[in-house]
Amino acid sequence: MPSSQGPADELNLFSKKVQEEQPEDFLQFASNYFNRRLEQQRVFIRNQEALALSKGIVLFPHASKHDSVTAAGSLQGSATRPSTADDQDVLFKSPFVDHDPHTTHLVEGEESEEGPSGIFKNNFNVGQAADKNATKVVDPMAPDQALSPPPQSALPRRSVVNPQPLPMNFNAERRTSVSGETLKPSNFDDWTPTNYTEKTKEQLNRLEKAIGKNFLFNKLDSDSKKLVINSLEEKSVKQGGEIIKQGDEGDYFYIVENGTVDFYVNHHKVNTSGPGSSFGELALMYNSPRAATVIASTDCILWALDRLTFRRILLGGSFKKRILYDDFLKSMPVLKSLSTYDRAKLADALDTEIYQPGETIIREGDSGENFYFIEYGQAEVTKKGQGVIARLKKGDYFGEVALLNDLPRQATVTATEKTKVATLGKSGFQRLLGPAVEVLKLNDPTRNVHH
Ligand SMILES: Nc1ncnc2c1ncn2[C@@H]1O[C@@H]2COP(=O)(O)O[C@H]2[C@H]1O
Repeated sequence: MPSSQGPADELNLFSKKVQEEQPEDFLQFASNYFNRRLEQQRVFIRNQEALALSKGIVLFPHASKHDSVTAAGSLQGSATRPSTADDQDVLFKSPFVDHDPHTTHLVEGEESEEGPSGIFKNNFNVGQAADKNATKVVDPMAPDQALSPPPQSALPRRSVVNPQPLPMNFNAERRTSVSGETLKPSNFDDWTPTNYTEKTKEQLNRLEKAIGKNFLFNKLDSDSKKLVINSLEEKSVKQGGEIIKQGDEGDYFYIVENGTVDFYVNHHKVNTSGPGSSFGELALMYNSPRAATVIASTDCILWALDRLTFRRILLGGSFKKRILYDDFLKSMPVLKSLSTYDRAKLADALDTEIYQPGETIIREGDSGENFYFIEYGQAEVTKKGQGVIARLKKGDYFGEVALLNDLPRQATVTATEKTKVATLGKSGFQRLLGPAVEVLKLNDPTRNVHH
């Protein structure tokens, strides 16, 4: 079906659908139907834009890659709430994007490829999804699919803040969702698992052995765990087989049950990993090209998880810290030299601590165990006999001197207001900061004293 037709064609199609479906709740049905059509049309336009861009044609020359805007929700998503730092996706600004920072960020960009947002899909919650009967795949983008309204109980609970009738041209000229580099997982409410197949007992046993203790699964509740496990697809790869090619688009996330894989960045081997490890998450998280080529260095048995299930479940669960810390780490000058991969690994290793005003975070003379980034708040650095020697604020770091030089703490750091810090343990500091350590060394305020 073409993405957009004249009003008469649209109405004809709609009448046909109404006759076929005989909906009980006509208005809900109509609302769902036209929102779906709208979504299809916007996706079509977006794809045209992408196609044009891939051919070097800029359809919207005024657009700027660096504009930070909030993705628009669909009609139902227009309830207002204040925008938060989390809303600040960097998006390619186009005339189809709503630039109102107060518009609810209902969905992330990828959904326009996979299906429309909000209430217009059949809604499965995790428990339902685990039920075989609930796994019928409904492609909400296909207008030929049954368009029955979701049960009331399945509707997302959104409060109506604007009871005024909406103008007929509300939302005109804007997409219902937009594409962007985003780390936000979406609501469970508007998602249907696509690759769900109950695993056999034998497969479950193997999976339990191979990945049961993997960090990916430790953080999931039992419903999500079940959903992920039953969405995994088993893949055998022969030694030498290419599993991922650097630069390709991301489709699957992989877990290694058996065998080892090698990672190559620009043809240089950078890593090897074995049973229980996982890879292929970066492209799915950031909607970016594959960052490395992955080759089976022995025969391998892998489990592959599709992009959407990965995003909906693992991104918000197992990879939550990456989402939490991504913007923050990106904004830190001292970490500028880290790659996306390095930053992701660093985020995995961070923990959070909160200090009240007056509380000591580290004390002069103690042994140094952690390195700290200030997420918010303020602290002062004092040294015996010298008083306050520095004040620290959001984005600053401390605690590196002891770790760099293997010395006791050289000063005391005390929160002067409520302060949240991200902490990195000693081993993580040495292992994960990579090239940033050189910058830390150059910035070491006691450099001349020790060297
Ligand atoms: N040094 C590395 N740089 C980038 N990716 C790596 C590296 N080592 C392992 N990988 C993994 O290789 C994967 C290639 O696909 P992705 O970019 O989706 O995700 C990547 C990581 O999971």
